[in-house]
Amino acid sequence: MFTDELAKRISGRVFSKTPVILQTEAAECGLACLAMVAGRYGHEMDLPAIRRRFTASIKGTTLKDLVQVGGQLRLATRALRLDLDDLDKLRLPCILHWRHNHFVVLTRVQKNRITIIDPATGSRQVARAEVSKQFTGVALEAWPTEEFEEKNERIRIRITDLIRRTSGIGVAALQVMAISLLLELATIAMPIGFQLVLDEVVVAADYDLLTLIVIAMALMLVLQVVTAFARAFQTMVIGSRLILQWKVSLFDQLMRLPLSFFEKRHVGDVVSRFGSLDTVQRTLTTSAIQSFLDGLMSVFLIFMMWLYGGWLLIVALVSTGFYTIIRAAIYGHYRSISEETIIHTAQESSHFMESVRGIGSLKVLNLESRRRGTWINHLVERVNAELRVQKFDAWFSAVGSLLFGADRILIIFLGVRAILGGDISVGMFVAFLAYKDQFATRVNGFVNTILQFRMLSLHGERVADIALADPEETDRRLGPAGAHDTSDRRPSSLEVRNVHFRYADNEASVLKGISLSVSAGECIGIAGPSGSGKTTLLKLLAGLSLPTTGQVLIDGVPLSSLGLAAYRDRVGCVLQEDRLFAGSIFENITAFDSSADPAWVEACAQMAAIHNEIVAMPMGYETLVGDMGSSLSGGQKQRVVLARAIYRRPSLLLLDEATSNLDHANEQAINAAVRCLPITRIIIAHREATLAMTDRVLCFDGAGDLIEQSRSLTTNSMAQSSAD
Ligand SMILES: Nc1ncnc2c1ncn2[C@@H]1O[C@H](COP(=O)(O)OP(=O)(O)OP(=O)(O)O)[C@@H](O)[C@H]1O
Repeated sequence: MFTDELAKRISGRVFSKTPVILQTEAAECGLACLAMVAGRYGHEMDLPAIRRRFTASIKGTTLKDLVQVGGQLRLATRALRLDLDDLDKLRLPCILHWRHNHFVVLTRVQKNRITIIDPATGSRQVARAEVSKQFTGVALEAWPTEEFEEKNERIRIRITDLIRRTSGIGVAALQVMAISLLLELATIAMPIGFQLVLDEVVVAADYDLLTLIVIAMALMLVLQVVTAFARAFQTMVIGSRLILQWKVSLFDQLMRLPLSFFEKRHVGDVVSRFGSLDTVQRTLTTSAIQSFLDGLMSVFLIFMMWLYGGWLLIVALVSTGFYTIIRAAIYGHYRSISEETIIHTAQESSHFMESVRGIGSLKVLNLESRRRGTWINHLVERVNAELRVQKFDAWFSAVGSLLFGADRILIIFLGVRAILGGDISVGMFVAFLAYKDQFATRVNGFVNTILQFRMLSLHGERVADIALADPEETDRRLGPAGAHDTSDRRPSSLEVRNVHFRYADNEASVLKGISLSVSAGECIGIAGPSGSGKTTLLKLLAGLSLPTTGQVLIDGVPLSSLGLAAYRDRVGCVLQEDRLFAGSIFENITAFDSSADPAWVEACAQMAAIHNEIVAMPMGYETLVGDMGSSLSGGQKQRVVLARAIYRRPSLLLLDEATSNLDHANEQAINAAVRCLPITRIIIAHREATLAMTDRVLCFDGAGDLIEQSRSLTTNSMAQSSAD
């Protein structure tokens, strides 16, 4: 019974293809492979859909995780170790472990080669010799269980929704439509002029009629030029309106996404997804209205062709119909090669950006040529992918020219015979040819735009990765009156209640039931071995990550009810790898506040022990700092970042190794200043001198637990370190 059911399902979809799903996040090749296998059996999903069910770790997915996710997708799985020669015995499609750090889907095994879908690059054939180098010998078969459901869970953003949400677009589109109709009128009238000249003027040698027709044609020409200009102008206006509104709202959404979204993605990919909006806008503004008119005009042109050429119309209709069918048949392939182009472009630009950002490390390690090699590989893949699309276009245009050229010759042959037979006049035939050419161009344009529109769904899916990702809960949901007035700068108390945290479903917990209570105005230190979870705890305290279970409370109010935006207004934070932004030191300390208070800026810089060094610089507080070409030393940057945190007049200050780059004297100065701040402070530090100035020290024990360290221990180790 079970096998019957299974067999039915498999045989029912025997001609279906494994969909190509390309990975977005650096470490989600395993999930993409599973989504492809599930898609092959009829459970269509994309990465956002599978991500909703299962968050992959930034470090990647193991075979065990894939078995577990497969189970959730109602796929039965079998992991096995095998030799290269046994690949043809596998149940396809199946997942292969590749290069020890990657997964691919095996879709076909031939004598000397196999076909795989690599979620990083797309479908390709790999020669046996290459397979023996890349395949680790581990494979995962997956097939539907009885509970497996065929369904479509793809999450995409609809272009119509985007348009509907854009204000002022309807009227502008109507204007373009009206102008375009005028333009069409002029275009349609021209061939009638030619026909009249040939049939009436030439035959009857009527000079007056000739003048009249030429004047009418000149007027039509003026109308054509003026309307074409007005339309181009109006299209520009619509385009800029669309792109401005869409980009602003997508940027707003991007800024609302949690830190984990960015940690898991390559920067080039995020940039490329943003760029997809440009393509959507271009297609909509340049082609949408025109193609609508093309469709409309085609019907009218069929009528005109019938009027002037009679049955010659059939030839024109057959060739255009044939062209449309071929175009529609190859759409699927065209879409997938276009998608590969986008992904390769994103990978190439990610690698490029990373190389520029890490130029110092590259130089010092003498890695330029190795890095160059990898970048060239990415570039070649990108160029090849673009070439594939261009070749396809070239082939298609050649087929189109052949088809329409052949039908023209046939029409001339049949048309001239019809003239000689006295069925139609020369003028009518010339007009017919003009309308037929217009018809071919219109239908071509219409079909192209329909395809471009369908391709928009590809860009819609890419934008959806940002637009439909779950944003942070930042709204201010104020609790009991007065409890969290954001202008209230009194020190806050903080409580962490039985917090567990893990970075992904398939990872072990980093924090295991941490509880911690910090009274208002207290200064506590957090210590522990590297990788024990100090930064992770600080991210939870700063609201950058949310606990898997448990609660963080500020002044007795859970962070979830206070809202992250209101909470962050009260927190000053120095992250381990905090950044300055392009601008002056003054602007960086004030975080680009336009109504900054210079005296308070100076006071903060003094507390952060950086004031004297700033005023000694030729441009003082106006000295420019930047992300790449920063003019500040590591320790100076750290102190400017600290001044920026204090400038906010926080009621809670969180410091993650904020003095790690400093010399003893500066560290002492900052410690003394921080010690005197009348606010609650939580300081992560390795150095004993910093820990010694806190009221108490909590230490991670390496097993995810936080234990209070006795003062004597700290002082002893301090004494020890001074003795050293
Ligand atoms: N974004 C992340 N995704 C997955 N795992 C992470 C992430 N960030 C940190 N980890 C892991 O969480 C654990 C704790 O890291 P954390 O940065 O909190 O340690 P730490 O105590 O601050 O170390 P250090 O003193 O070296 O800064 C480590 O095992 C680390 O590999």
